[in-house]
Amino acid sequence: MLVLSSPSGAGKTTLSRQLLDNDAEIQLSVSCTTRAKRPGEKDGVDYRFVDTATFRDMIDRDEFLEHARVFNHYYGTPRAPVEAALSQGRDVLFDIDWQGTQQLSEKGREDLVRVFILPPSTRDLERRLITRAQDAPDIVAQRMAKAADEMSHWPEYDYVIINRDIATSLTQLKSILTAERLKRERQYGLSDFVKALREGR
Ligand SMILES: Nc1nc2c(ncn2[C@@H]2O[C@H](COP(=O)(O)OP(=O)(O)O)[C@@H](O)[C@H]2O)c(=O)[nH]1
Ligand SMILES: Nc1ncnc2c1ncn2[C@@H]1O[C@H](COP(=O)(O)OP(=O)(O)O)[C@@H](O)[C@H]1O
Repeated sequence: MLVLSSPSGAGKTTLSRQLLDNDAEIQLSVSCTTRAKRPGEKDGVDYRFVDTATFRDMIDRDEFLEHARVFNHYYGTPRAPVEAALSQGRDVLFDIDWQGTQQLSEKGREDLVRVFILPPSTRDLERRLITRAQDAPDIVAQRMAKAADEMSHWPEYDYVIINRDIATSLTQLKSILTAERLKRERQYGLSDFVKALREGR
């Protein structure tokens, strides 16, 4: 379970998309949200866009692995697709905020790897939110106002990437994933493999 969090506009959606294009072993956990769809976003691909009543029903039916209120909207990770992917041995990428990350951490999943993305500067963050050109000025201002709060959560993460250049950040993210996959405890069947080697097979 690879978690990416950042203040809005630091680049986690861009990085997620590039990682998913580059790595066939990892799939995105598509969140549900009550926020409005942005131009270019596709229902079921970027998010599942649902109304508040539907979201509340899903909470009542315990259909979320975690959920939180962010920028006055609900966001949540549907449980079933994540459990299905993990049981097939696939990796899952989560683009969720610090509240969701804390909820996953509290569940004590030892296969959780948390990465925090920082912008190079506050000016860059604002410029990125403006040039993304998908949010009205008041929404950009609201996201900038929350950025300092969001960024205070960096010590709760295992890795931090300062997203200056997107290609460098992608290389760094891929390196994290590669190193985590090579951890002894994540390499299933290693004892049998070494046993066979020691027996000269
Ligand atoms: N806890 C939680 N946070 C989510 C989920 N999906 C998205 N988020 C977070 O909600 C925040 C707002 O996301 P979004 O509206 O797409 O705006 P953006 O970050 O500016 O692209 C971001 O911090 C996301 O990481 C989720 O399922 N659970
Ligand atoms: N390293 C970078 N350098 C310059 N612009 C970037 C970089 N990373 C992302 N961006 C741009 O910044 C904007 C916000 O990125 P996005 O991935 O939507 O952020 P987030 O998902 O964290 O809100 C987008 O227009 C994206 O193309």
